[in-house]
Amino acid sequence: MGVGKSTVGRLLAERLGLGYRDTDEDIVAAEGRTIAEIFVDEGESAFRAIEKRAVHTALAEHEGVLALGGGAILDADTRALLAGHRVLYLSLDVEEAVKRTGLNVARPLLAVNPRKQWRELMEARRHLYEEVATAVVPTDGRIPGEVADKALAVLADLVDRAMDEFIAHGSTNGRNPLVVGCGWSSAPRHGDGE
Ligand SMILES: Nc1ncnc2c1ncn2[C@@H]1O[C@H](COP(=O)(O)OP(=O)(O)OP(=O)(O)O)[C@@H](O)[C@H]1O
Ligand SMILES: O=C(O)C1=C[C@@H](O)[C@@H](O)[C@H](O)C1
Ligand SMILES: [Mg+2]
Repeated sequence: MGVGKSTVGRLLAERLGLGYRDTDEDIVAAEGRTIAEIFVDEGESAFRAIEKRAVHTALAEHEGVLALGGGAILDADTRALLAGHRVLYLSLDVEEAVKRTGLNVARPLLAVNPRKQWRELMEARRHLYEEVATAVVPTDGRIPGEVADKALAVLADLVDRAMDEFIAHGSTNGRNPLVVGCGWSSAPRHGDGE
């Protein structure tokens, strides 16, 4: 949470010439209320149900870069869906995360004791982020433009490796190595390219 998914996702989409979409923004637009209001009105589990629908819709509809909410990966069905996409995990150290998010009331899970909350959330979630990640991009000490540069390099490397695999084995395990629309969610869906 607060690692820069939305900030870097937008930059990355610009640099790739792709569309950008953000599931938190989709939720706010569809619900007509802020995420903090949804948490206060209905609680976290209701928010997670809304978020799950928003993420599944965006994954089905969107072809560019998709920024997810920080807790979207808590849902097992969502994690399974992400397996068909190129997913970048933007990592961050707790001290810098707290500086970035501060006491921002827009993030209800960090409203009280943000340092402790952020650390506990990360400890509980890190294995899930790692499970869905195609690659990790560390963001500590990098300004957003540098994170986007690093993400582009990581994506180029993924495409190179897929090409090598294709040349060596005539197969890329169902992924098309020439699709450049890489990002949080833009890999070809299962069945594409057939
Ligand atoms: N690399 C960076 N260096 C410094 N500040 C950053 C960096 N990336 C993002 N920020 C700042 O940190 C804050 C959080 O960024 P952002 O909203 O993009 O995070 P997020 O991962 O989308 O958060 P959430 O999980 O709540 O959606 C913003 O104020 C943003 O300007
Ligand atoms: O990490 C989280 O659980 C969250 C992150 C944000 O993107 C929002 O989806 C919401 O504040 C919850
Ligand atoms: Mg965001």
